Amino acid sequence: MTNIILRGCNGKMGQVITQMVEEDENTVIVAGIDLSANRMNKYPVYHSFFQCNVKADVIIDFSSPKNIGEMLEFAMQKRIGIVLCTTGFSKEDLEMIDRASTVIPILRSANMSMGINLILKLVQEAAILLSEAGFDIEIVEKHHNKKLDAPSGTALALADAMNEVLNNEYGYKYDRSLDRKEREKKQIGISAVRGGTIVGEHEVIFAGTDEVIEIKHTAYSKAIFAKGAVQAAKFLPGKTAGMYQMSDVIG
Ligand SMILES: NC(=O)c1ccc[n+]([C@@H]2O[C@H](COP(=O)([O-])OP(=O)(O)OC[C@H]3O[C@@H](n4cnc5c(N)ncnc54)[C@H](O)[C@@H]3O)[C@@H](O)[C@H]2O)c1
Ligand SMILES: O=C(O)C1=N[C@H](C(=O)O)CCC1
Repeated sequence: MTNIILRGCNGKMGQVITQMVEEDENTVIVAGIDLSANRMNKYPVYHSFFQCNVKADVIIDFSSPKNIGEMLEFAMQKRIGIVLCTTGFSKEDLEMIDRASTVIPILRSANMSMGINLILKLVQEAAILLSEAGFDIEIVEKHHNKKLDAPSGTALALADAMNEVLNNEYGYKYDRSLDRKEREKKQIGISAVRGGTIVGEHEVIFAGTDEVIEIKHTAYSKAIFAKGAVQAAKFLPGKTAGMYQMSDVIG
């Protein structure tokens, strides 16, 4: 049995995870952490980790970057791993997360779906071949109107994955409205659309002369993210300290 503390338990993803874990006989949520108290849960919910002294095997986090230090401290003290699904971290937050990963196992993934984790590899192969052939790379992501961060963590992860195989020579361009010049060659454009209840769409566009190749992922429900997070929560306990990725879980 995997005992989980769920941070962000009263949010949209927190509630999908809560239901999924209830239907899974090998996992249980032993406590929730949330700044808001807008839900009735079957497990105890604390405002912060400072109030929580519940024994667990792993933390799943779908909340916000706020007070990230508090969760890292708790996990290091208890020597338990974190499945970090929150997006929108600052450079300083990411450095703090890296430092904590020298003490505990941390699996950070901006997108827990199997599809996106497959696409991360496909776009790397495409980027190598198509950049050599002179294609420009653009990413368009679309999400619901409640999303706080932009561009999405997934769009940045897709850009980082491609940049990694392009010797990190590409810069990211989020806004062209003030430019009066041609597009730079070694650039990945990233555009964010927000509206309605769109669960999540990511499209990587390779635009060449007279031809365009598009690799697209559409999420039709939040369950695809929850499923990956629960799988990761089962995978992490007992692992040595370090940073892990979804590819370590799903191969
Ligand atoms: N990795 C993935 O696959 C994936 C998928 C979906 C969403 N996300 C990310 O997960 C996060 C949450 O998404 P959501 O749609 O559930 O948002 P949401 O706003 O519906 O829920 C967030 C919940 O976290 C709580 N919260 C915020 N800051 C907190 C803190 N410091 N301590 C405790 N509780 C806190 C809020 O009160 C809220 O209940 C976002 O960063 C989003 O981008 C990641
Ligand atoms: O709904 C969200 O918020 C999502 N956030 C992740 C991101 O920022 O990439 C993954 C998709 C859903």
